[in-house]
Amino acid sequence: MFILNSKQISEADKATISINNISSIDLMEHAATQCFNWLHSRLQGQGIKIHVFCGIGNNGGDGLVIARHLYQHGYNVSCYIVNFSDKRTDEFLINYNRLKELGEWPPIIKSEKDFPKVAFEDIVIDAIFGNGLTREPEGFTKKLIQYINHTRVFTLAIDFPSGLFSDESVIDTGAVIKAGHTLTFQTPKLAFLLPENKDFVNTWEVIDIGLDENFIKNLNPKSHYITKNEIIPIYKSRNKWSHKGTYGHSLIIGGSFGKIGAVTLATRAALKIGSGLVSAYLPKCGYNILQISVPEAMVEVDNDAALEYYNFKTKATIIGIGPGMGTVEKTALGFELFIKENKLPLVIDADAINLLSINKSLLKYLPKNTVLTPHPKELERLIGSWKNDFEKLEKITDFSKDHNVIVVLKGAHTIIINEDNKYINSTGNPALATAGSGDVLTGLITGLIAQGYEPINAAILGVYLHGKTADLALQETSYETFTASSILDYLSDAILDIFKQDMDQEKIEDDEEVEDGN
Ligand SMILES: NC(=O)C1=CN([C@@H]2O[C@H](COP(=O)(O)OP(=O)(O)OC[C@H]3O[C@@H](n4cnc5c(N)ncnc54)[C@H](OP(=O)(O)O)[C@@H]3O)[C@@H](O)[C@H]2O)[C@@H](O)CC1
Ligand SMILES: [K+]
Repeated sequence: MFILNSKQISEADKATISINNISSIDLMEHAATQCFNWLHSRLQGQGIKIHVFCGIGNNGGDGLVIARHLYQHGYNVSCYIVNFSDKRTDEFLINYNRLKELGEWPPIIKSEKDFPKVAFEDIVIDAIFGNGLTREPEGFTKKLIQYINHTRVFTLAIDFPSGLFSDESVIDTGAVIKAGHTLTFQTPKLAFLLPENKDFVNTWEVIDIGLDENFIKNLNPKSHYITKNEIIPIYKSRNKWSHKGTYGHSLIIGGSFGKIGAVTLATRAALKIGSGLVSAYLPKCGYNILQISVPEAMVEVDNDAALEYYNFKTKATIIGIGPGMGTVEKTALGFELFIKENKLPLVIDADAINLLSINKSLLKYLPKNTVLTPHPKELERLIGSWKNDFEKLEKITDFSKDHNVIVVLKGAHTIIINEDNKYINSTGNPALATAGSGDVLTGLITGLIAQGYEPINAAILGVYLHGKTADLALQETSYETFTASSILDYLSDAILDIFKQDMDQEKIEDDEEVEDGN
């Protein structure tokens, strides 16, 4: 799914109106009616108090449509106009009149004294600002946002939590609605997926309002939200005549005394994702552990307790390096020589990233499309600190371009950056915040590259499957008891799930309701 920025959304909006011969007012009616249906199907006519706060632009227009449907369905609704400007749009005015024709005259909010009483148990619909936000809310509008937030009432944001920009950081964090849920139009917004906005964006879902898909595709958006639809075309099915050599040979390098588990997990993951052969290269102290834990793998050993010589004989297709290897001096010196001589594709994780951060002159030796999988702290050591999440993304993009590498930034929504392209993962949950989870990811990506996946596709698919295991597991296990080994236990289910068709019954029902006008 594409992620559009604010300018692209406006362009797609205009293009849809002219190409598809649909009027702007009908587009609004269709979009906002879907929001009403969403609420109606959940409330089923309950008498709960609903406050609809409408701005004077088209986001406010959506709010007026929702308010009208709520009135017509007998809900206990109050609608207000947040009059932060006199530049009312045509669509706003038409829907304002349609509401008045029903005999409902929304009061105008011009200052703090006009704020209505809102109780914790009510519902607020936030239609104050949407995609047209050009600056941070100020004055009484900001006060109103703070007032709504202060009540801790459930707030349903239309398109955006008001005050949130789609593609730049919020500076005044006191001027943004803290939405309980957001119904956003056509595409997810990048801002929703960044940790800095966690207080404003809770759950969200995309409402398809029928913007012209061909036009959107031709905009060539660089940001992608990775769901099953994006994974299906990446997945490579197996050929009947294939053999283990067809699926490559992964070599996992890592481990040190006390951290043999990390390299063991990565080795198991490379095997489990389907690498034809898997070898591990680790300090001698880990030999028995690895052979017993992963009997399918071959093992070569280095010095006693830490890597030093990197003198393996394995002829691998791909090397995954870093898990548990430590950063002691002899490991670092050997790593330097290894990187300078290596010609094989690489996946670099954990301490191997830290060693690159200590000695950045090694970056120029990395083969093109090397995959680096840092968590935020490792990333900071590598590229320096950032002021906000958007700057962080820019810095990773520059780093990716400068060194021809793919960066997998691990987080609640793991982001894969390949030059200007960003792929943001949709799967996963806090069950994955557990020791060894990153080591497994390294093994998965390595094992996929071994099988012939392009490194970027291996990163996208590996991250998606890794997250999916935790999503599937939560149907029968708790967050707490899910461990890195559980990722591998559920890997099979995650792969099989790619081919399961999701019947999005709710969406079908919603669409039917729109058509019926119920
Ligand atoms: N995309 C689509 O296809 C569809 C879109 N639809 C809906 O349209 C929404 C976009 O509508 P929109 O462009 O009218 O913008 P919106 O956010 O309502 O407000 C803009 C107004 O706010 C003003 N303003 C801005 N910042 C301000 C500030 N800090 N403080 C004070 N004023 C400020 C700004 O003034 P200006 O910056 O020009 O001075 C302008 O007057 C979109 O989110 C969706 O809900 C749907 O109907 C279906 C189809
Ligand atoms: K809004």
